[in-house]
Amino acid sequence: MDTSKLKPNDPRVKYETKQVRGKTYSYILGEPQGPKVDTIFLIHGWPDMAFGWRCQIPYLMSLGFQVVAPNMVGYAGTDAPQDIKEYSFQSVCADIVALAREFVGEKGQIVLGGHDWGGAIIWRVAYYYPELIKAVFSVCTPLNPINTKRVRLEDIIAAGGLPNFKYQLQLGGPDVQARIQGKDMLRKFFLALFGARGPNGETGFNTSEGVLFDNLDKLRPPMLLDEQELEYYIEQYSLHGPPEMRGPLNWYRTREINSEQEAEYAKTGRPMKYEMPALFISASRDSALPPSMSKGMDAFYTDLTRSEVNASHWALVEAGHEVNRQIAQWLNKALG
Ligand SMILES: O=C(NCCCc1ccccc1)N[C@H]1CC[C@H](OCc2c(F)cccc2F)CC1
Repeated sequence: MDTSKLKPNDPRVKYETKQVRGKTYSYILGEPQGPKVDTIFLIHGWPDMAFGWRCQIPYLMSLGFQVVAPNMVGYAGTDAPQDIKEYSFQSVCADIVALAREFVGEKGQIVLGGHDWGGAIIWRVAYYYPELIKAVFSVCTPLNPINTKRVRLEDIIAAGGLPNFKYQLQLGGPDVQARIQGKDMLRKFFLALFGARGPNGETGFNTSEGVLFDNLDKLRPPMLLDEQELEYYIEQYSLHGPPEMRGPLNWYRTREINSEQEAEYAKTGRPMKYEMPALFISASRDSALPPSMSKGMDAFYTDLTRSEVNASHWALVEAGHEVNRQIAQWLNKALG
C-alpha cells in the first residue's frame, strides 16, 4: 500500500460528514485494506485541520487501522458556531465521544491521538471518558492538569510566567480575526505560521508577539507546505465566510469557560490518573510547547512512554517518518 503522505483530495481516503451534537463535523476516513486492527482518532491543533495528519493517515492504514481525522469545531468543513461554549474542552470532548460512538458503538474503544490543541483535548477525553480509550498519545502537547485556579493568562504573563504563551493574548484578541481575511491575507498568514522567512530571515510569527503583521509582505517560500498544500489550506479555511479565522481563533477564547467547567468538575475529587497506555512525543524545537513544559507529567500516568523528535511545532510533517515509527513501536507494545 502506498504510505506516502496524503495529497489534497487524495483518492486513498474518504471525505465524509456526520451530525454530531447539533453540528456538522467533516472528517477524513481512512479504511485499512485488510481486516481492521482498531479504530484510531487523530485530533489536530491550530492553525491546522484534519489534513495536518497527512503523513500519519496512510501509514496507520497500512498497519490495519481504520483512521478518523475530524476537522475540529470551527475548522474547514466543520461548523463554526457563534456560541463560545461549543469550543470549550468539555464540549469538544463530548463531540469526539459522540463521533467515536458512531464508529465503535456504545461499548467499543478507540485509540486516540492528538497534536497541539488536539493534544490538550485528548488528555481531557482520556480523563473524562477512560472507558472509551484503549490507548492515548500526544505529539508536542504535555499534560496540563485540570486547572482549578481561575488565574487569567494575562495575569500569569504579567507576572513573568509562561512567556512562550504570550502570543495567545494576541490570538484571543480582535486583531488577527480582523486583519487576516480573504485569500491573499490567508496565504500570508500560512506562510508566516508554517515557517516562511523574509530576505533577512524575518519571521511572520513568534511565540512572544504572535503574528508579526509588518513582516507578512516580506515572507517567501520555502516553508513547510508545498504550493498545492498551501492552496488547500487556503481553500479549506475559506469554506467559512469572512472573518475566516473566527472559528479557529475561538479556541483562544475559552480559558474562562474551561476553568469554570473544570473547577466545577474538580469538586468531584476524581484524581487525574491515567491507567491506559499513554505516549507523549515531545518536539525538541517547539517554541510554543518546549519539552521542558512536560516536567512532572509522569506522576499522572501508570503506563507512560515518552520519546522526542528533532522538530519544530510542525513535527507531524517535519519528522513524519520518525513520529510514525515511534507511534507504531508504542502501539505494538500497548495493543499487545
Ligand atoms: O497555541 C497553540 N498552538 C499554536 C502554535 C503556533 C505555532 C506555530 C509555529 C511555531 C510555533 C508556534 N497550542 C496550544 C495548545 C494547548 C496549550 O494549552 C495546554 C497547556 C497549558 F495550558 C499549560 C501547560 C501545558 C499545556 F499543554 C496551549 C498552546
